[in-house]
Amino acid sequence: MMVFRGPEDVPAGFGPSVVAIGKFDGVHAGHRVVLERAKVDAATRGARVVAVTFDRNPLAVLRPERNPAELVGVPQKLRLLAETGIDATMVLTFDERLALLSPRDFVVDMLVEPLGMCTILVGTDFRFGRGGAGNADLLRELGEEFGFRVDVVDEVRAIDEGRRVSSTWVRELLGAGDVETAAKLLGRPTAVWGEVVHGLKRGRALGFPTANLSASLEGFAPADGVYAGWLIDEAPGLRSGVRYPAAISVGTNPTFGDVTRRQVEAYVLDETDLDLYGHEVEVQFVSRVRGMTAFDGVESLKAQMADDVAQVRRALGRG
Ligand SMILES: Cc1cc2nc3c(=O)[nH]c(=O)nc-3n(C[C@H](O)[C@H](O)[C@H](O)COP(=O)(O)O)c2cc1C
Ligand SMILES: Nc1ncnc2c1ncn2[C@@H]1O[C@H](COP(=O)(O)OP(=O)(O)O)[C@@H](O)[C@H]1O
Repeated sequence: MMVFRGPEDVPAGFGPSVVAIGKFDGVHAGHRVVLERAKVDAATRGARVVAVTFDRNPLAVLRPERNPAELVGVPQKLRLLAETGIDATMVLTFDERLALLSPRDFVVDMLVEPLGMCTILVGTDFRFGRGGAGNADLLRELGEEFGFRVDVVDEVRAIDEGRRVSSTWVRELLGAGDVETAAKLLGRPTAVWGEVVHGLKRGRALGFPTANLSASLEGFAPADGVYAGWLIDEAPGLRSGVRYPAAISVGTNPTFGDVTRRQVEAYVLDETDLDLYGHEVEVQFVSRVRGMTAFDGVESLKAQMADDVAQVRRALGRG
């Protein structure tokens, strides 16, 4: 997949292209439906499929106090978009200048001219241009003038749940520890990504060494607690990631009271001599085992961890 950091990166004569535009936070099932539809449209027109997105949530600039924590950062968003098989993504820098473009200038300067846009797909609630003045109706008017089609995609609802799939809903589920329903809405495993850093060197003594993810991890960690899942080692040089079954802890290690920030750490089952320090890893959450507890001593924590590991084995079908 090609990545453009702005319209100036797009090679001359790039179009025609079918454009899907939005925040794509999480690249969830709703986004995936839009991108699949773009692919079908592009195939019938001999066009390329381009996702147009932003380097941050526009709220970060417009109303920072209401800006939600993101489900994925730009690097994972690009990777997840690439996995859908689209041709290119343009990541626009959402700064004051972009926010002040009129809807017409935005469409012409960012989409029509660089990308040779022949179709644009948007959700029913899509707003663009200064003050959010642009909507689907205005896009249709501009479409007549500049010769592109506008395809407004209906709400994608989750089967059984009857609610529109959204990154807000995914955040709510993760906040409640429901990583299973979140994965259904995401159309992929719930995950965070980061580098393995040094912790307090206690894990090994407890009998459960854990790979601790750096505080600058990417993604949205679910509620504090213990989870069954996978650790995927993506160290450079490994052609594809190595996937290990893992018992995952999210929280501040309240038994010890010495960690103030929330930490994601993973114990790889049945391994004692891995060296993961400095590796980039993905931690996938499959199901929740229990909440985080402040134990009154190390022995009770160790006994509970042994029980957690047995439950994780069963949850991953390795019991
Ligand atoms: C399966 C599992 C369950 C855990 N449960 C708890 C818990 O209930 N309470 C707690 O304080 N810490 C819990 N932890 C975190 C441990 O306290 C932590 O891994 C240990 O202190 C090692 O820290 P270190 O990696 O910084 O050396 C758990 C860790 C794992 C892997
Ligand atoms: N089964 C395992 N699961 C996770 N990490 C392991 C495992 N075996 C060895 N390791 C390595 O040991 C380190 C964890 O040891 P630990 O005593 O918990 O130290 P730290 O406090 O630095 O995390 C991990 O970062 C990893 O490099």
